[in-house]
Amino acid sequence: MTWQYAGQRQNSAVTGGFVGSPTSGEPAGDTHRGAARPAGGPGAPRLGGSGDRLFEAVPRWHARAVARLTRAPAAVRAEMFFADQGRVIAGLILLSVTGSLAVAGGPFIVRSLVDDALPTGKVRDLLPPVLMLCGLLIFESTVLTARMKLISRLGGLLTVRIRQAVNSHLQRLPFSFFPRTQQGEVMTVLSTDVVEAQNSVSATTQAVVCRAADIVVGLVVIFVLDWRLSLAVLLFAPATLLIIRGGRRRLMALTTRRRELDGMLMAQAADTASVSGALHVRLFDRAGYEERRFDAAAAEVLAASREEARLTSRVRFLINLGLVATMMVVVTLGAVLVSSGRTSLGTVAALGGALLVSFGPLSTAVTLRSELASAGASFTRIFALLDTPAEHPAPPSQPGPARVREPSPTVAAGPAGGVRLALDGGVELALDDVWFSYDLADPADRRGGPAGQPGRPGRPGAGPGEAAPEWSLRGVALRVAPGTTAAVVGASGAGKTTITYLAAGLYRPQRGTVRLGGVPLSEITPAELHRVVGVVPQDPHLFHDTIAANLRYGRLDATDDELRAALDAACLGALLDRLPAGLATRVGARGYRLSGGERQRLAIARVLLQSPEVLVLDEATSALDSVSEAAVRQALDRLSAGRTTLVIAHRLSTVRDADQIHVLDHGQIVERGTHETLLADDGAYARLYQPVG
Ligand SMILES: Nc1ncnc2c1ncn2[C@@H]1O[C@H](COP(=O)(O)OP(=O)(O)OP(=O)(O)O)[C@@H](O)[C@H]1O
Repeated sequence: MTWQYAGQRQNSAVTGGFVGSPTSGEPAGDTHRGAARPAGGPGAPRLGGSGDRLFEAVPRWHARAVARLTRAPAAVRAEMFFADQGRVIAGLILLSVTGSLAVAGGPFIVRSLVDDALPTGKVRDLLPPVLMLCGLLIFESTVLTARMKLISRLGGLLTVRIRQAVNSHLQRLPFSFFPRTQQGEVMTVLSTDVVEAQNSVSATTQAVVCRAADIVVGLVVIFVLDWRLSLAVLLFAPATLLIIRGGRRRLMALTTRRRELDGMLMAQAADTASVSGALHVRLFDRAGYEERRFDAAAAEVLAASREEARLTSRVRFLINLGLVATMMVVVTLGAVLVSSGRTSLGTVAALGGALLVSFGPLSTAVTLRSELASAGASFTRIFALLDTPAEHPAPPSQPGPARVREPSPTVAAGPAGGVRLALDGGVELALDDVWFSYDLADPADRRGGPAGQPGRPGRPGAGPGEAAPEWSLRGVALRVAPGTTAAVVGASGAGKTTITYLAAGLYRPQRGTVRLGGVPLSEITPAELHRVVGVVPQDPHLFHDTIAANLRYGRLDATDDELRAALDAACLGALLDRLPAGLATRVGARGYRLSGGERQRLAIARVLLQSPEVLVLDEATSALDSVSEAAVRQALDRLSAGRTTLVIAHRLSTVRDADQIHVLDHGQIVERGTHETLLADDGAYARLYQPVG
């Protein structure tokens, strides 16, 4: 039932991504055809048979119309969200045109009422036109109700589908996307942009169809009623269109600006409303500062929306003025024609009615245009996010010189074509001459410099005219033999956490290889990686859910007894007994209802449940008091027995027993050995150890 976007492979070459590299908005080749298709999505009816070909074509035409009206070429790709809604869209267009045609009957009924029924004064004569008018009104409101029903059905469906596609893509984006993206920006795409985009597809375009049908039908009716009077109308029509055109461009710019400011305001609010944001606002007593910052941004939004409202009302006023002038001319000319017997009073009255009904809503046309323009910007942002290259599952096999691997008895083909690691005999973790730069890990930057061009390994050092990248790891080579423990120590900023990111496959090195059991991580699927590698990060995250749900992140099918056993092993058994709801206790946003040590132990319990062959522990016990640290260490020791373990630690006391200790300095390993040999060498390790020893 999930809508997934499958266009990024084609698009990655065309567009740069979401943040700092807005997409060109151009449809990338056949992307919209290769993109998501309803997989039994909400409300997806079955299409089949030759008669349905028309309904299959309707969404395509509709998407093209939306792209043209919104002036966002990317909007044409929105077809993938409503490709199965041909009947609904055709119904909407039919209802729009039917509504306009029904209105056309009104002026003729009015003419017959004024010219034929009223002069007799007999109820018998009055009744038919009055009943017809009533019938027409009822029919019109029925058509309108049906239209609204279809619009809200289609709108609801589109909102869900676009959100599903965005969310599904977010889950597949590389981790590097998140540190450089403001959370609020993503939220704006999921909220405002999605609503605007769906509205343009479901409602606004229909409104434009309605207006166009109203005008065409209105002009025909006026011409049929009296061609001389219709000439007077046509005389004023171009002036009205000029006013609409004149106001449109300026209004579109204003609307886009106001929406941008609004998005920034929301992003700011999201930042301070996050748990850690709110905590720091209070810790630094910056409530007043945040209020002022918000007020200043809100004032900008207000100024922009006032200017927008001013221009809208000015344009509407001018359009209404044009309409009033047209009416005055029609009435005056009509009076002359009536007095000279060349037309009837009923014709003039009918003409006035036709003008009001068909051209009256013209004043909203200018607002429709600016709504469509901002929907265009929303489409561009949605597709920029969807075009941000996602992490592909490991390719089954890539022939070529880049893939150098000795035949290994420890691997087999995995279920999805990726490599499946054999676990018996243990798994070795190895970093071979690994160079890594965060600057080059950003796909937006990657396009600029050859060092990070996709498919080509980067090289340390910059070419002529390129800014030298900041290398966080420089030629790191380390090997953690199966079943042994290696520790990495070093000063703050040396690159220790970066090693854990690479070992967990969150980032790829620009040069060199990270291997598990001799297999490069690039050939291992995320599922296989999760099966084999467990990570306790520096700042473990807990989801706003129950303790049980947070634990089952480690293993979805774990039983309650297994959860309790894991909690016991991580010294959280006592906490569990204390909590009235036990495993069902909600831990609060980011786990803020637990102490730092409890959060840490819960994260350890989660990895205990995962029971991976390779463990990566980044300061895993740093937040624990000495009593629980000893207990957790015991649990971890039991867990790491026979498993490959990489420990990142500042507390040198925690790495004494490691089989091998690597000392990292400015991204380079400068020493390695056991605790004793390193101390005896009296080098960097001894200097690190001294202050705490
Ligand atoms: N997302 C990022 N973007 C750019 N640079 C980063 C990013 N994360 C870390 N760095 C930089 O990479 C270098 C290594 O950082 P890392 O977090 O690996 O150090 P560390 O040894 O774990 O430090 P600490 O012990 O203080 O946590 C630092 O210079 C840091 O500023």
